[in-house]
Amino acid sequence: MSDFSAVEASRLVVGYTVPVCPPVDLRVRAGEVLAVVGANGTGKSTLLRTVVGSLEPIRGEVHLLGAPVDERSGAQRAAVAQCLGDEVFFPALTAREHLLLTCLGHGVPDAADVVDRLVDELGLTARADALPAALSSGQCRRLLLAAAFARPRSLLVLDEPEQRLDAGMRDRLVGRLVEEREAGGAVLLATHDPAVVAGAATAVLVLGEERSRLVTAAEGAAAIAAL
Ligand SMILES: Nc1ncnc2c1ncn2[C@@H]1O[C@H](COP(=O)(O)OP(=O)(O)OP(=O)(O)O)[C@@H](O)[C@H]1O
Repeated sequence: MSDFSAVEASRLVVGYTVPVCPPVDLRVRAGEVLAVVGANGTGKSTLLRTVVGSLEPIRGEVHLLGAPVDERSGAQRAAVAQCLGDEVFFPALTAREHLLLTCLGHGVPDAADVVDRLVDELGLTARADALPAALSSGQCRRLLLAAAFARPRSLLVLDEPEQRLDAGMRDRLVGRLVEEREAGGAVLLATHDPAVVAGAATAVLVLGEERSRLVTAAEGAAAIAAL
């Protein structure tokens, strides 16, 4: 296991020229799932984008696995799997081909078997040979999650992974996140789903307009319900 936290930042200020939320302290270690919760517009997506290096912080610095964040770094791209909602598809590649491409890009052995298992687990078997334009929004979300799970990773960053998933698939997602942390993976996610928080989170960062606070999973689930 690495000596470094997967994610570390202190007094981090994020936003677009002006801050969108109060400064946050972040630490996610191997085996932990940190859920970020808060009302619409409190800055959850902005925070995640800053953590992975897509946005510059207004103040402070993010370290991923012991190194300053740099989305162009090969080491970071090898270690960080993300699903932030801004992904694009190749229009002429099927769902299965997207997953195979992901596996090949990350040197996954036995890619065809890995893809078969994920297609089955994510309930995509009947649509595995469909092009992206012929997938429903929930099936697209399943495909993006499958791509994140298809490749090796030390850190998984997910923005509202429950979006557009049906109840059964949300349950499976929670199970997957628990497996991830039990296997020593680190997860940082934003969510509006109390079941994701209660079922998978090891800690919760509640973003508010005045301050952010770190609470337990049970308190975080209750905080979502009270929004
Ligand atoms: N590209 C942008 N430029 C300027 N302001 C932005 C930009 N993107 C988002 N914002 C603003 O930043 C604030 C935080 O947005 P963000 O998307 O991070 O919130 P969120 O907590 O993820 O919201 P939600 O729960 O609705 O997904 C909002 O007021 C939003 O309008």
